[in-house]
Amino acid sequence: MADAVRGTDGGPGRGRGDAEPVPADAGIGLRLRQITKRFGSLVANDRVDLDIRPGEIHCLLGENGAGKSTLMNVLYGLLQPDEGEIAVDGVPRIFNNPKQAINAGIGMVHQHFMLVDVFSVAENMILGREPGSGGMLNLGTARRRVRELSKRYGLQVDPDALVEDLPVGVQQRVEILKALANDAEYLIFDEPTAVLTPQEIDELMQVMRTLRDEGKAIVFITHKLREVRAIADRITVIRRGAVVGEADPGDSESKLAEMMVGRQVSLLVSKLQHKTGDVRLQLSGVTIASPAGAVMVDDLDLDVAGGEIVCIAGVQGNGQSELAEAIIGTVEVRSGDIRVDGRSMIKLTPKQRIRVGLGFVPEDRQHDGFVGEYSVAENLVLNTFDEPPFARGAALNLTKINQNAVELVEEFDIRTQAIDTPVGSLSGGNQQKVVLAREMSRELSVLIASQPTRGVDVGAIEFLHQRLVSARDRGSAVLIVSTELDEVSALADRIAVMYRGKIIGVVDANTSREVLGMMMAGMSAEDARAQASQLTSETEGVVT
Ligand SMILES: Nc1ncnc2c1ncn2[C@@H]1O[C@H](COP(=O)(O)OP(=O)(O)OP(=O)(O)O)[C@@H](O)[C@H]1O
Repeated sequence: MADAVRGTDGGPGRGRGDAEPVPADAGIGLRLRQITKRFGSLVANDRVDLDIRPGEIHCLLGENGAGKSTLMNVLYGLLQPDEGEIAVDGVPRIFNNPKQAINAGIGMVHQHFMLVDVFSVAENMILGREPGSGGMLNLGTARRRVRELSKRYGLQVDPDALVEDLPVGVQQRVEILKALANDAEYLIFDEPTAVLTPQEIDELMQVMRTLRDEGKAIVFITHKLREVRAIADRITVIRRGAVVGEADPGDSESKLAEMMVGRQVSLLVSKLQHKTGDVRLQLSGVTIASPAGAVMVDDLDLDVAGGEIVCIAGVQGNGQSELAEAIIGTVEVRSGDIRVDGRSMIKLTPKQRIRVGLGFVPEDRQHDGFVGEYSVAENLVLNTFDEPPFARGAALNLTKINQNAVELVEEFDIRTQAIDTPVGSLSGGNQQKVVLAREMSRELSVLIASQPTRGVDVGAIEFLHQRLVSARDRGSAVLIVSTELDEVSALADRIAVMYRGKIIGVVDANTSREVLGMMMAGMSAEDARAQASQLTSETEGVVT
């Protein structure tokens, strides 16, 4: 490890900002010194030093719970540090609230957007602005500003659209526009790509590069090492609240992974061929309509056998989220049937389906995965607290509930102060681990997992993928919905590609990314393979 992570005053990084030694306090941008933030006895940030320079994309890398979001929340004035100092262009600043940070030129695009859903894009631009802050207090000016910034940065948004009607990727654009409209020179992106499609990720990367080239400073938090390598000028690694050094953007993914978690991580899942059993999940003619009547899932058939993992790949918004929710029963099916071990689920409540042996990891953990005010121990038995061994007659068996929590916290490496800590105060990735631990610790007939490793660090992904494979090996039918093609290829025995509410083809796990990509755009497996091999032979032709 010693040579993997250079000390903070170690050798030069590859970043543009590293070309010249930085003169003390002159144009250095943001300077954080000895920032310490405690929550009770937990030290979330431990004497952190960090410099963010104009014209750089600076990645913060660290495992779940390392303290990245806390540090950025301190910088943005959402949290106040217990110790330490922030200076902007050499001027010491204290941010008691985000407004003060915004006035100092700092903008933040959050993991969970801070927009008002029932207002339009332009109205959201005006919110929180005070008279005299750039004259954007009327709707006409706000509309014009949205159009102007949209055009300049290639962030297409309709100023009059209601935020609640916009897809997640567009809502994120609104957050970026809002920061830019506030003249932000320092932009913090906290896991912006976790909720985006691959195409939206490419677009966002381009926007970040443009902003960087204009001289703005970007802080970028992501767990996806491919993205870090593609875009970082500098990388700071944080572990257990403290900066452990800088990494080089030229380093391999496995080296970056090791720096992050402090041990070697296997980025491949070890998965042996496995004999499949009887069909355990059977979807026949499933049709689902949106509240407005649009068909989201269209007469869909799919079987998943015990002992197999089927991954649904597809661009978000093609009906896969609705399908997963319909299986657990939180979305109504218009027609068709869903059977688990031969038994129809259609008339059962979600709770009854869980009793039958369905496990469910929802896509939106904040809304559907846990109750933030409840403790870790309570959330780990959220669906089973009234059954043995956690209930004894009408009474709860607290000893069993606590014992269950202690075991799962250890096994799933959930970083929490205690088992009675509210889940809402855990880091994003650790919240996800709570949901996964709860669902994966039961013996299941069928496990449905939507975006199971969203927001989870590479070390935890290694463990969770292995757990998913062992659920398969114990005979569960596993259905995974994922937009991460690496995850799909690593886990799937079969891949079902979904497009406009239908399964456009079912292919085997070693199907190339290229063919999968074409299928995700609506092409049949046959056509996609033909086109891919034509492209390959054309390329070969060029080479020879
Ligand atoms: N409001 C809070 N109250 C108590 N503890 C908190 C609070 N916010 C964060 N923490 C704790 O501080 C630590 C750092 O959390 P933080 O969210 O900064 O991690 P992170 O590096 O962003 O992780 P992730 O990659 O999972 O998002 C965690 O142990 C978390 O539980």
